[in-house]
Amino acid sequence: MAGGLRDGGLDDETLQQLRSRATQLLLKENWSEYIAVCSQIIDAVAASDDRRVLCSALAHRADARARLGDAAGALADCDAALAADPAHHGALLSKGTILRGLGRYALAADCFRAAAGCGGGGADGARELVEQCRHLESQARSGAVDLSDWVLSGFAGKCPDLAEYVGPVEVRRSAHGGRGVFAIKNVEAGSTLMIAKAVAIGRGVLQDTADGGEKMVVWKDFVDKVLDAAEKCPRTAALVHTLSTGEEQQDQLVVPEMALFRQEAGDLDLSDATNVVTDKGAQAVLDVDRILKVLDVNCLTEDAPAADVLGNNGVVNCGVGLWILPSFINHSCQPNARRTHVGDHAIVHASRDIKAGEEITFSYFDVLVPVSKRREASSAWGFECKCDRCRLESDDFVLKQEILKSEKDLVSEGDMGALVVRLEEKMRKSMVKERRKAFLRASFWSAYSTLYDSDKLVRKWGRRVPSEALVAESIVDAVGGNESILKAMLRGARDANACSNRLEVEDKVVRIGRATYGKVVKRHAMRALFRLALDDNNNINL
Ligand SMILES: C[S@@+](CC[C@H](N)C(=O)[O-])C[C@H]1O[C@@H](n2cnc3c(N)ncnc32)[C@H](O)[C@@H]1O
Repeated sequence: MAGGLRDGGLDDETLQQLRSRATQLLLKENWSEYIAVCSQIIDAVAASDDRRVLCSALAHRADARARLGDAAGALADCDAALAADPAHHGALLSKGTILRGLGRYALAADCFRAAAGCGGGGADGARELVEQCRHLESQARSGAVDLSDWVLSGFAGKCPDLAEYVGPVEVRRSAHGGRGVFAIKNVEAGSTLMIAKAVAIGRGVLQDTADGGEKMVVWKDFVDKVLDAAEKCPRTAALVHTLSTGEEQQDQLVVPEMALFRQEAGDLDLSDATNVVTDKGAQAVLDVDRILKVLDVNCLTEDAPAADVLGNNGVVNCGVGLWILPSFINHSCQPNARRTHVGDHAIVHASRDIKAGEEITFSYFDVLVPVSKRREASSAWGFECKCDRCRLESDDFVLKQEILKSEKDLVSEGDMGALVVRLEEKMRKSMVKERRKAFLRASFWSAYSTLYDSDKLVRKWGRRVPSEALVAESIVDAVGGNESILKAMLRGARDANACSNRLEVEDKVVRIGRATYGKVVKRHAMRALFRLALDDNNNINL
């Protein structure tokens, strides 16, 4: 390079200036400017034979593009760097990281293995990354997640990295409306059905007094992130495209292939999916209006009745997100699934035993309330719930008068013990079967829990009311596990401990714990979750 001038026309001094500028932008995390400076370096040295500078600029631009969600552009940069130097350590690490983020664990492990093979200081780190990929790959196949250590550490540090998983489920046409998710084999309560990573999440710390304006800020941030993700990633755009806008005829909604939700190794052909955004027809459909409608129908909140958040330590109290496969799950007032949110992942598990062929359902709203309240809630969602429980409770000629009277008594807030005793006696005299009994107990759960909360009322009504543990168990069998019932079971079990078989009681509590949180923690860690659930005063939100 005569006189410091490189073949591509960039002299050493200019290159040095561009590098300093890039470092400043990197420190400021100004990724778009950083990409522009990397591009200047790449363009300038592309014509020269300075492979070293070219490859590191490509690898750096790949990292920045990946940070902005442009996985396709980032991978193209890595491939260009590796074409020039197949053993480029930085490009191998970048490519591995991007592939890991896309759920291509085996391919990512290959990159990290090659990076470890390059020797040098980072070999141990690269080998550790290979191990992480192996672990994630096996989790993506089995769905087996163990969060026990993290729970026992008090959720210290970053939340565990999880892989997406599609369990024994399939999207089919549903009697509830449009498409729904169905079990394709028998599933035990607590078993994981799917693990989905959010397309985007909007989160905010809102005071109880927060007005609509603050919530709008969180919502807007969320919408922007979804639009950005759909724009950057063709696969995401294609997946969002499968979701309902709420305006289609239910029978015209297309049932998507399950393969769409799986990120199998080896099928990384982004050009296929790119057609979704480059094809003019599809791009016109995937416009902002459409995405807003899709979000209205499909987004989920982390503080929903069907959800628990692990590890937020009460700090974030408003989280709204889009998780694609869970969006196909319909509502039922006798739901059989719940979700546990861990970072950006939603782990959906069976909240009671599910038979092969049964539809998987969440509760979209509180279902521990009488049928009239549930009707109001479902009509606010824009549908009429026709689940078995709603049908049985609305059409129950024998108990109709009793249900109406009990609903009035709930509102008047009289003696809840009297309500419970009357309802139980009526059910006993009418020889109501266990399942229907459990439905009604669930509908009037607020009366039962007010009664059990009051020592005075429990003493007053004594043996005329069933035990808290017995009622909790019957409700869980009918409408699945949830925190409110779990807390009752824990309290009931504590009272029952003195006179019952301790192990039997603990087994029942753990069973309800699994129905509530899933089998994501071992027994000893489950106890830590129980302590948090019971600790009403320390404000820790599970
Ligand atoms: C998140 S989507 C669920 C998937 C949707 N069925 C589909 O085909 O895309 C929510 C929408 O599904 C329909 N839905 C969910 N649960 C329902 C139920 N129990 N009865 C009738 N419609 C229901 C409603 O139209 C609701 O707005």
